[in-house]
Amino acid sequence: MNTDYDVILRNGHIVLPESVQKQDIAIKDGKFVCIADSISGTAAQIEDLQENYVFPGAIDVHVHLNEPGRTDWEGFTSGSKMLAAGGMTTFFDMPLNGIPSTTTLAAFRQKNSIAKEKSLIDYRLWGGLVPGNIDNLEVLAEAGVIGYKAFISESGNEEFEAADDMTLLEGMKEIARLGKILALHAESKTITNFLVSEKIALNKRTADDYFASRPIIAEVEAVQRALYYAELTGCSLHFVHISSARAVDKILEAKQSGIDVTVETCPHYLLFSHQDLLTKGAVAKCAPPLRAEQERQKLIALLADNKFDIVASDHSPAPYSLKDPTHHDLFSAWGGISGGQFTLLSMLKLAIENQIPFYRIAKWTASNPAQRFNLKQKGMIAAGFDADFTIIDFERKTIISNDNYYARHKQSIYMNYRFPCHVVQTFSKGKQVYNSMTSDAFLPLPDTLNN
Ligand SMILES: NC(=O)N[C@H]1NC(=O)NC1=O
Ligand SMILES: [Zn+2]
Ligand SMILES: [Zn+2]
Repeated sequence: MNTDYDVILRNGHIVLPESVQKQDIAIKDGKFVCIADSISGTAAQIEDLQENYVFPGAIDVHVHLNEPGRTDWEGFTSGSKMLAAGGMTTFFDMPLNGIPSTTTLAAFRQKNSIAKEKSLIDYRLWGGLVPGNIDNLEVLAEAGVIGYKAFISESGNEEFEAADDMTLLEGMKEIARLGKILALHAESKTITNFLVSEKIALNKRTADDYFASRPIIAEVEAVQRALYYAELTGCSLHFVHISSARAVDKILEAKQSGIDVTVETCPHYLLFSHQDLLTKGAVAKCAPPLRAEQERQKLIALLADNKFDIVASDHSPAPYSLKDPTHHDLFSAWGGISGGQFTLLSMLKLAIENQIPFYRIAKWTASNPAQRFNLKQKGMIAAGFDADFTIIDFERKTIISNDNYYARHKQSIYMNYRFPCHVVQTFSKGKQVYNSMTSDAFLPLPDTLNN
């Protein structure tokens, strides 16, 4: 059939870069081609959105899908479905938790071929910066890594070694030369190892002990040191999962002085606190740890004040045995929050509770990630951009259960959590990849999706 467009969406509230407008959207060949008050013309599919909201597909810059090597923990099939069900249309996979780590060209190629075959949505891969692999950074850039990730503390994963100061300095110099971005897990290895070994020596392994072993000061020290190194080397930085107001202050100060730096936080630092580790156990263990309630309130205030650049999930799942809630040794449990499906829903809950405009949520989840990492066709509902979007119904709530959480392992801090809205459909490059109304919610994609 010869039509003007592939899809026309009518009667939706469209989340545009600076406002929300009641407009129609037309899509052709996987791109938005027209956003206007009223679009006439023919289309193969015309949908009445019935006052639902259309958000740009979220770009999750921070997920661990663990394939190859630990596919039983997650994997590209289950992980990308879970993300699509939450309104994500692109994700960046971290270089660790799979085996091998993405620190060599061979590992990049291996993971990329698996992801290309299996992912339901678009993706990019992070490379790793670890001691001894600086000579690999250039070929990884040529192969297409989105940037590099390094740990300043131990990673919790023996296949991915923390970067010592010399590795950081040499790596930053090289990454600056390559014009790329270094993402940092910023906690001081010296401070955390010192405090952890004190606890372990006394066999103190409770939730409070774990919390005390990774204080805010460990984050602030690592952030400050990395900012000095960035000043010295000219390297662009992205701080992942920042969990304290003091660390944000340091980053904002550096930004004002001209350092090229961005700051990410995760929904779990905004929705949960140390109290959840005390009551729910290992499902609430992450690093940095969930903070005290008053710190959570400070982070929400910073968010409302538009101080974060990006919100990402840090989805880091593990099998049940490593997150067993009856197991009281919080040091040996896996550190990582399973919740990659809930970044956009979490932000919408926070938006409603704190009077944050929806277009700003779209900045933190879509347009800022796209701009920071140079995805030129993505992150906005605008003519010429990839038709990546998700439809949200604010008349319908979502209660998280085994049936509507699509991660491979269901145990999660979000189990039974209530969100004030519902993801109805997700489209990636103009094709529906998720529809909560159909029994088989995920739809097959053309082979071209990740080309
Ligand atoms: N290895 C890994 O996934 N680590 C992540 N988990 C977490 O809680 N913080 C992290 O950096
Ligand atoms: Zn981390
Ligand atoms: Zn992570």
